Formats: sequence, C-alpha cells, structure tokens
Amino acid sequence: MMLSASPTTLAKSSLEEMLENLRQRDEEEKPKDLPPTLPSRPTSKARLPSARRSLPTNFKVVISGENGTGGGLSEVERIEETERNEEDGFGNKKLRKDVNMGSPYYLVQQKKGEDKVSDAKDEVKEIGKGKTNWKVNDTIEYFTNKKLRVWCRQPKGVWEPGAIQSTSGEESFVSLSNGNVVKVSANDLLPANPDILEGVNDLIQLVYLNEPSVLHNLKYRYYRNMIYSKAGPVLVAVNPYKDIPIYGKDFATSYKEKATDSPHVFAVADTAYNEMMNGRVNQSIIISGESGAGKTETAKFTMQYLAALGGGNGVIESKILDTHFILEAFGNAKTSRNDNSTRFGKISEIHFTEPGKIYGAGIQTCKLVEFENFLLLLFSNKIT
Ligand SMILES: Nc1ncnc2c1ncn2[C@@H]1O[C@H](COP(=O)(O)OP(=O)(O)OP(=O)(O)O)[C@@H](O)[C@H]1O
Repeated sequence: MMLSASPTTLAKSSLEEMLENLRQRDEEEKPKDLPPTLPSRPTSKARLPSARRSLPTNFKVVISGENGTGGGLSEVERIEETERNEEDGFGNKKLRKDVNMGSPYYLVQQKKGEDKVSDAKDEVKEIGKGKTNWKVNDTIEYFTNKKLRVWCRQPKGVWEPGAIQSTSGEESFVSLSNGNVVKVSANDLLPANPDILEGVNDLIQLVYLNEPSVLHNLKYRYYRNMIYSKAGPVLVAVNPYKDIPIYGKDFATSYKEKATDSPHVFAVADTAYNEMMNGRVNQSIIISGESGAGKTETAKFTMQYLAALGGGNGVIESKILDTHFILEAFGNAKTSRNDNSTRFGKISEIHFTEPGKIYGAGIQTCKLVEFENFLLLLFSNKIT
C-alpha cells in the first residue's frame, strides 16, 4: 500500500515552518551561494545515502510489511521499485491501513515515518544540490554560514552537538548546546543530520552516516523505547534492560498481518518465515553481539513469534520454548557482564511441515567464544 506524502491539512508545525524559512532563505541566496554536495560517505555502495539520487516528483512514502527483504535497496530505490511493480517481489502483503494498532509505539512510528521521510527528502534535495567535488573546508564553511549543527569531539571522546561560529585555518570555534564555546580542530568536527531526520527507523536514511550521528539516532530511539532500528537489511537491537510492552500478542498479530513496518525482531522472523514458505528455502537468522547484549532474549522472542506463526495445538511449541529453562539451568552462569550469561554457543533449529506448521526442533551447542558470542537460528521446511 502506498501513502501519499502530500502536505497535511493540519496547522504547520514549528519544524515545517523552520524548513520553509530555510528553503526561502536558500532561494534568495541561490545565485551566489550554491550549497556544496554531501560530505564523503563510506565507499561501499550499499551504504550510500538514498538521498543522493534525484527524487521522483510524484514522491510517495511506501510502508510495506516486509523487513529487510529489499535486497539492500535504499528507501528511494524501494519506493521506485514498488511503484514500478505493485508486487514487492517477495510475495509479502503491503501495509494494511485499516488495522489500527492503538499502540503508542506503533503510532509514533507511523507518524514519524511518514512525515520524516518525505520532509527529509526535500531537505536533502536542497543540501545535495551543487558541485560534486568538495573539500572539507567547503563543508565547514557551508555549515558555518548556514549555522547548521555539527558534532564536536570533546577531550574525553564524547561527541557534543554545536554550531560553528568561526574558523581560522584548521581550527574552529564551536558553540556547544550547553552554551560553552570551544576551540577544536577540523578533525574533531563532523556534520550532523538535520533535526528532521532525528530518530529515523533505518540508519541508511541518515544523510551523514558518521559515528556520532548513528549513535545519536540509536540513543534518541532508545530513550523513546524504540530499541530496534534497521541498518539496511540488518536489525540493530539496543538492550533496554527493562520490560517494554512490545512483544505481546497484539504486536505479533500486527507483524503477521503486515500492519506495521517498524523495526522489530518479529519483523525479521516474519520475513524469514515467509521466505521459507514462499521460496521453499531454509532460512537462518544470526544474532550476534557482546555478552549481555540481549542475544538470548532476542532468540527467545524470535522463537516465540515463530511458534505463534507455525503453531498447531500449542504442545510442541511450548515444549520448544520451555527448553530454554533447562538449557539455562545447566549452561548459564553469572558473569561481570551478565547475571544470566549463556556460556555456550547455540544453534537452534526449528523444523516446519510443508504447510508451515512446526513439527520439531533441535539445539546444537558449541564451545563459547568469548566476546564473539553468537546464536544461529535455522528454520527448515520438511521436504517430503
Ligand atoms: N529485549 C529485551 N527486553 C528486556 N530486557 C532484555 C532484553 N534483551 C535483554 N534483556 C536483559 O538483558 C539481560 C541479558 O540479556 P541476554 O542474556 O539475552 O544477553 P546475551 O547477549 O545472551 O549475553 P551472553 O552472551 O552473556 O549470554 C537479560 O537477562 C535481560 O534482563
């Protein structure tokens, strides 16, 4: 399903007003002050910002139920792809507008997703115009003139947001958000993303993919209980260390019915299940992270979702889910990093019948590789 990003009939937000003012100011200054192109990005094509492409004039925001099945396509590419072809190529249903989740988490995501993606594209279009070859100084100059936000590395390595006041040679005076003005070298400055991109649910939507921008985006979401973010086809989970009500039946149902595309472990499990069912290809999900990152919990949520999808009378599913308790009793221990640390690597398999019902499971364990712990869930379809 597509949702048009045409201007809303509601009163303009202060953000919209600010953007409009910025655009007007740019228009006035256009002939003598063309903005430079975006700063350099990682060389990998997969991480190039979608915003570098010229935007379609009839731009639309697509919210589809799939997660990570874009084959590495950027947001704009996926939009164009979907516009070319009503089917998403993976047999997934598109977002159902008629399902009202009634969940604050869902609503925030929906609203933010719609507004931000479309507005940010416009803003990026503005910033991205101009020459293709640029130098660091051009960018700093541009950021200074426009009073745009930058990230400023402080002595202890912490990145603080601020605005460049003036630059002389390799050094700049930056006014930090706490009011202090500090002198920093150009090496300690990085461009920040426009406010409008704050909290985007896929990191590849960020115009500037530098370390502070990525961390800031994850932190912004984390403080709003949005612990999952996408980094292209990869799901990033930040351990909340508290219960967040995002794993209940209503959430499982909404991911099953493609009612939301907010990043979530259920979405990953759903994609794997659908790929297995549609493509008849075994699937695997790799969960990695340092000790205490939340791998075991994530694996449990994945299995819980798969049990809900492939559940029959519930007996075998609950048996599978209950194995965690036995395994943890024998194989977990308290460490300085995690009170309930799994001391072994784990490969869990779930087997499905052809119609997609669970008919068995298996778990292989292996020696723990400290700090490079992993869990691998495998899903296989019975070939009879
Ligand atoms: N999604 C979550 N929601 C709430 N709490 C969580 C979540 N994920 C992890 N936690 C908390 O973090 C703790 C550590 O998580 P977990 O045991 O899954 O880490 P791990 O990566 O498997 O660690 P290890 O490699 O040491 O086994 C859990 O006991 C739980 O309290």
